[in-house]
Amino acid sequence: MTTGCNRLHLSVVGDRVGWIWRDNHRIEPLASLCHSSRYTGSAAFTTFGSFPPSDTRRPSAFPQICDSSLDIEPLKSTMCDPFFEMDSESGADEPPNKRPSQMFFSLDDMLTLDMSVVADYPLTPTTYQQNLCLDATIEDRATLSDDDEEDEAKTANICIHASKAVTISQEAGQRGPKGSEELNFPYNTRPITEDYTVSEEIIGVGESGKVMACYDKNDGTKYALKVLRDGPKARREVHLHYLVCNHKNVVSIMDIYENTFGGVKCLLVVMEFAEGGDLLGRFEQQGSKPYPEEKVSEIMTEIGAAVMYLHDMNIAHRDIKLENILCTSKNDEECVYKLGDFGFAKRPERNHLMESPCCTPFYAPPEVLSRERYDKSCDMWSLGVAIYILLSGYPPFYSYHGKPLSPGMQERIKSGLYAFPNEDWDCIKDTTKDEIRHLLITDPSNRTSIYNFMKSSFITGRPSMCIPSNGSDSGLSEAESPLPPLILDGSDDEQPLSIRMPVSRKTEATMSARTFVKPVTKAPRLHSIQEEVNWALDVMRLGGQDYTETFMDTAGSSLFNRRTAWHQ
Ligand SMILES: Nc1ncnc2c1ncn2[C@@H]1O[C@H](COP(=O)(O)OP(=O)(O)OP(=O)(O)O)[C@@H](O)[C@H]1O
Repeated sequence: MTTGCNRLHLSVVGDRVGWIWRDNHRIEPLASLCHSSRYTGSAAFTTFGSFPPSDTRRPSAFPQICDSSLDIEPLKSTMCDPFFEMDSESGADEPPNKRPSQMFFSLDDMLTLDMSVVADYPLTPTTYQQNLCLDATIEDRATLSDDDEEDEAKTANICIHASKAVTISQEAGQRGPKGSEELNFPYNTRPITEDYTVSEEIIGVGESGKVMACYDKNDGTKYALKVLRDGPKARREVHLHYLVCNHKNVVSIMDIYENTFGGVKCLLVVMEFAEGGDLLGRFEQQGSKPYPEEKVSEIMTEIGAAVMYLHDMNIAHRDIKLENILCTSKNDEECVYKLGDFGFAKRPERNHLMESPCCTPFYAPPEVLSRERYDKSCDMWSLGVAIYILLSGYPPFYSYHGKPLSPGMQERIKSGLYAFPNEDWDCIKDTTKDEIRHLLITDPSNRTSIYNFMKSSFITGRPSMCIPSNGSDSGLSEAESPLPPLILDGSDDEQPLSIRMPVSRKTEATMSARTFVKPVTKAPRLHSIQEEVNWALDVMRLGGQDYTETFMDTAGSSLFNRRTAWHQ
């Protein structure tokens, strides 16, 4: 069934060789494997093609269209290169069973895969996902003593993924627009309505429009549909999302379409539908009451895994916030948390820092506000803010007047001035607060990395739940609970204090929070020429419905009231 692979190159997107998934789902760079001589074993390369849901030939699983094995013992450090070339003259019937012939650095190149290996496969997919996956069972010889030799070798499964950035559309020859050769992903050019019924149901609202429900015409499965006006920014979003969407904590992309409505070219991204909605919605639904540490730790273990995957691929998400964490189920037990919305994601060139302002103000790190150049560590700051919010119900930095971003708030962010007020934080473990402190370090070079974060006790130690002590005996030092200094640095914050809790949809909707750091131009109205998606597109791009402003203070939040009283 297998066709021999003549040449396979396994490479990475970014500056790592690949990603090793162990059974505990931690990811380690391949370099660790390479430098270790403990591992021996065999591996099988498989290449995959993706079948759009509408493809009637779609098998239940990805076809294995190329299979060959190799010894990987011992992978010497000299081989620890982002490219992993293997010559395998023969197919599965006669596995090459030899070491990779060579590995070499070529950071700028992308995965090269001789597509002839799939040409004869009977179920050749019409849209290649072109991921390359190395599945291997590794024997850990180092753990075996002489006496143990008879014992079964300890094994670990690894899977190294690499993505090939190519555009192969179902209609052959479709390419991205000029100048965007790098921003590639497979897409269909036939009307989406051939495969999906686009519904009027609005799943969510974001800066770039509305996310609608759509249904697979074959089996009725519900998906989320995001429509983007085609352009370099949209292509970058889809490209980067596509590169990482196979991770279990990243929202999956099912299909991508390039359709034109009324002369406006759009990218339509069909994503898995996260039934539980976004985390902010869930958090607000239960009154923005703080989550137990244990639960926050669980959520962050999953989202941290996604961020580590991204950072391993040298991709910064740059917009981590509760709204962009999606929940696959309404049931906490079954829920998987997934990172979505790659609208601000960026893959900086190696050793280059990013400059463009991004992020949502509450989550924006000092270096972004200062318009300094920054790197992936901006995601760590945002994770710190998200953890703080989930544990307390309010953000560490906010304008005292309910503005999305005030001079005072900006100053507090830049100086890293925030507090862990006793009344809300007395039952939170010191180690958890320490982890937040490590994430909210103003100097990005000193801020904790995703790798250290994933090793922290907050993630590995599963902090236990504790019973609030009514604030009378906080057990915290004075330094733990100061009022945040009020920096009266502008008319904005010189007014008498009255807080509006900013963790509200209001910021996303009418206050256009992002405009303070990133001016947003609304896309002009799109006119669909297809009846079925006409209404959907209308409301999607322009906001066909008014928002209801929800202020925390008018919502009768007890937390808000406590915080207001505390400040006053
Ligand atoms: N796959 C999905 N399943 C369920 N809900 C989703 C899905 N994708 C998005 N949503 C909902 O739609 C909202 C907006 O989606 P998304 O963040 O992708 O749009 P956006 O316009 O880029 O938003 P932002 O304002 O954050 O830039 C999300 O906050 C979420 O509530």
